Formats: sequence, structure tokens, C-alpha cells
Amino acid sequence: MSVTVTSTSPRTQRRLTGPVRVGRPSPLLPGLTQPVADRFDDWLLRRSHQPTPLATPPPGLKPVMGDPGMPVLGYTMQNLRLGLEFMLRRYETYGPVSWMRAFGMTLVSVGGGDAVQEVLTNKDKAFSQQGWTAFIGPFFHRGLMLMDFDEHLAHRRLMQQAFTPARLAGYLDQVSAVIAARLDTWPTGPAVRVYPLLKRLTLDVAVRTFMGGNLGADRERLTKAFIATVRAGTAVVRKPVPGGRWAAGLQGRKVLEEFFRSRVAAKRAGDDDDLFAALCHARDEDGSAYTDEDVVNHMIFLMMAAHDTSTIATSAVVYFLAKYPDWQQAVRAECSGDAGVTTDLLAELSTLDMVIRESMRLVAPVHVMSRQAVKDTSILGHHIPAGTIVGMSPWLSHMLPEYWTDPLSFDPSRFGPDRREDRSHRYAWMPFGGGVHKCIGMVFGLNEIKTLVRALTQRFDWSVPATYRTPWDPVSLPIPADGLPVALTRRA
Ligand code: HEM
Repeated sequence: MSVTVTSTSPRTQRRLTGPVRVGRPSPLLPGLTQPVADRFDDWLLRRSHQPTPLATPPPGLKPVMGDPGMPVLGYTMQNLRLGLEFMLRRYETYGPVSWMRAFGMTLVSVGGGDAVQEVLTNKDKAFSQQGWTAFIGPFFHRGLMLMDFDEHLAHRRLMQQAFTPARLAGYLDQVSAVIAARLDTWPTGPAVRVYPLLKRLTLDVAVRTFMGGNLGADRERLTKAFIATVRAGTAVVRKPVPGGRWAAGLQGRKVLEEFFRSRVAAKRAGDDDDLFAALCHARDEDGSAYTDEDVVNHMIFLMMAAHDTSTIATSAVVYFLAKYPDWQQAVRAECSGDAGVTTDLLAELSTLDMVIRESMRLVAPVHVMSRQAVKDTSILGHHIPAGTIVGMSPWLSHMLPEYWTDPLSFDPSRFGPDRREDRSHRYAWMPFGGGVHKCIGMVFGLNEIKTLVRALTQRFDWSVPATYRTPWDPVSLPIPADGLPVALTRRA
């Protein structure tokens, strides 16, 4: 398949028509400084350097072309400030496989369905999850996503027992009860910041369904610890300097370990119906089970994996339904009625499903995925030396015009039965990844988001001014930098 990108600058297209405003207010002059920030971003985006090969390829293979970027920093600033916009620029400049320096390392960027498919299919086991280690290893080590090959398979098989249809149905009752209780307490007003409310709500959902209970006095401490561990992965100074992001992440990890470790014995002894208990009781055919440390490590990773991603996806849905009131109305009409939430009921909400898929296309919660080559290998005929860190972006695939009609526009009908643009390539739509590491919580996550948006449309109307664009901050996962203020009113 040919991989071409329109020559019109994506930045210009996005400015004119796109629903996604990438970038953020200047950290130097907060509040007033969009033009200054934009000029700085333009300057960052325009930086170009002489292309050079990453390494000399063996006969029959092509070199990966790219450039290191600025001295010392490489392209760290561009990745942090411009996110998707920068990825699109690199793809336009170099095609599906290129290299750069960023975050103190050499990275190969892989974009577009065919190249991503080669990495995710991983036929000769050349790509390891240790690509994540450099970013989040110290904070999420021994989580399922950071495991490889046979060990990963064994751990994933055990974890699957926490995600059977029967378990998922049980979690859904709890998810729905927490959401109903929480939404009753939401404030209304002309500019309610919805992102922090959603973040708190999805944490409550995770605490109930994963741990069976209330965090009580530990709530604030644990919330802070989660935020610190997640943000630490993108620290510019990647050493535990006191007061720095890296040190805060390590401290956060310690808090979480102590918290879960202190509760494992009680969970093993009881017969609770939450995910923590399911991990404690999981057994394979030979009777082997997770150790206490395995359970602690998996719980820390699962809480992070479930909480932030669902918050971002729901924030994106709320944002687009605020921008496009006709779609909000269509979803509300479909979601009316007071039937209890079941998996069958959620499966019937096809308009809501299309809206969620389109929102996750335009804002992919996990916008970059990482791997490391454990031996010399190739991607689309480009030589990848052993040890190379490889980054793939679902967000980039979601923006390519060879897969999507007018990719920058919000158009949920593209997922309808008569269009199915997501089938243009196996990896055109991939917010949950693919291959053996594909998100194990996908069904849980989609059920949660559907339940939440259904409940929101039943209880509230919301809107944003026509000119409003959410500034998605791509520093760690993409989050609304302004908290996503919407005019929120309770329905009679
Ligand atoms: C909207 C929500 C979510 C999104 C967008 C999302 C996205 C992803 C992606 C892209 C991956 C693959 C990473 C890779 O291949 O390197 C992944 C893996 C994973 N996700 Fe999710 N996720 C979501 C919700 C959840 C939930 C709710 C849970 C748990 C209940 C969860 C648990 C996991 C786990 C354990 C893995 C690692 C799987 C493995 O390595 O075998 N995720 N997720």
C-alpha cells in the first residue's frame, strides 16, 4: 500500500477546519500568550536538519533516514509541545520509518498501517515491550504491558480470568451504581471543568470495581501518587533530582506498592467480587497463581491503565458532543429510558458507539506505543539495529488521509455500516493497540465509557462556545490542559 500524506500543511488544515487544537498556552507567559506560544511552536516545527542514515544497512535493506534535531535536547521539546502535529510533520518529511534524538535517546518513529502492522505482528519476536521501560519502567515495572513473550503469555492467561463475560457483567453493575451516585453530586454552571470531575469519577469506578471499596482517607494521597507515576514517564530530566518529576514518580510508586501490599493477604482470604480478588484467586491449568508481588505490580499497572485512558476517552466524547449539539441530541434520544445497564443494552447503542469510536480516533488516549528491537531486524525493508527503541502512534494512523475521508473533521458516520472507514486498513483505527499486547481491558473500558456518557446525556445538557477548541496537552497522555470547561445544566 502506498503511504502518502497530503502536501497541505496539517497545521494549517487544523487551524482552519480541525476540531483538535494541538499545542497549549505558553508556560512562559500563562494566560495571555497564545500568539507567543504559537510563534515558539512554529519555530520548533520549522527546525530542520540534514538527513542522515541511522546505521549502515546490510545488503538488501534500506537505511532508516532521519536527523538528531537540536544539540542535547534533540526533538524533546517538539514531542512535548506539539505531539501529533510534530508526528505528522516527521511522517510528511521522512515517510513511515524515520529516526530522531529525543528524551536523551535515539528513537525510530514508525507510522502508517503497514509499518505498524509489521511491528505489532512481531513474527520473528524481534520487538520487545522493553521499549516502554525507558519511559515508564521505574514506575510500572512488572505490569502486564512490560512483560515479554512466554512470561507475558502466562501472565496474560491468568489475568484473562478477571475479564470473563461473567466478571465483566458483574463489574458493570458496580460501574453503573458508582456513576449514578457520583453524577448526582456534580455542580452545574456556565464553565464547569469536566475533566477533573471525570478523572475523579473514573477513579471512583476503578476503586469500586478493582478494589471493592472506598479509599477513605487515602483518596488524596493515592490520587497524587497515580498522577506522579504517570507524569514521570515524560520527565525531561530523567534522574531522581529532588523536586523533579522523576523523583515524584518514584515516590508515587512507593506509596502505591505499600498500599496494595498491605491489602493482599485480606483479599486472598476473602471472597470479594472485585478485580483485585480475581487476580488473587486466578489459577491456571497447573494450579499456578500470581505471587503477592505479581498482584501488587499488576494492580498498580491496571489502575493506571484503566483510569487515565477512560478519563481521556470520555473527556473527548464530552468535548465533541458539546461542539456538535446535533450529535449530542441523537445520542440522548438513543439513550433515553430507564432500563438498567446491561451488556446487551450497551451493545444496542449504535449511535453512541460511533461517537465514541470517532472521539477516540480524533484523540487517541494512548497516543504513542513503544517497543525495543532485541535483535537486528527490519521494518518495511528498513534496517533496524538491535537495541533500537521504536515508537508507533495510533493517533498518527487515525489522521492519515489514505484511510479516512477528511480526517480532521468530526464525522461519526464514517463508522456506520455503509462506510466502515475503520476497515480501510487493519491498523487504521487502533486506540487499543493490536497483536498479543492488545488492550485486555478494551471491553471493560468501552462499557464504562458508554455507561458514563449514557448517564450524562440522561441527566445533563452541555455546550461550549462555537469558537472553543480544547488544548490537548500531549506531555504524557493527551489531556485537556484547561480542564475542559463546559456550560453544564441539569435536565428537568
Ligand atoms: C479507553 C480506554 C483504554 C485505552 C485507549 C487503552 C489503550 C491500550 C493500548 C493502546 C494498549 C497496548 C499497549 C501496547 O501494545 O504497548 C493497552 C494495553 C493494556 N491495557 Fe488498555 N486501554 C484502555 C483501557 C483499559 C482498561 C479499562 C484496562 C483494565 C481494566 C486496561 C488494561 C490494559 C492492560 C493490562 C494492557 C497490557 C496488555 C498486554 O500487554 O497484554 N486498559 N491499552
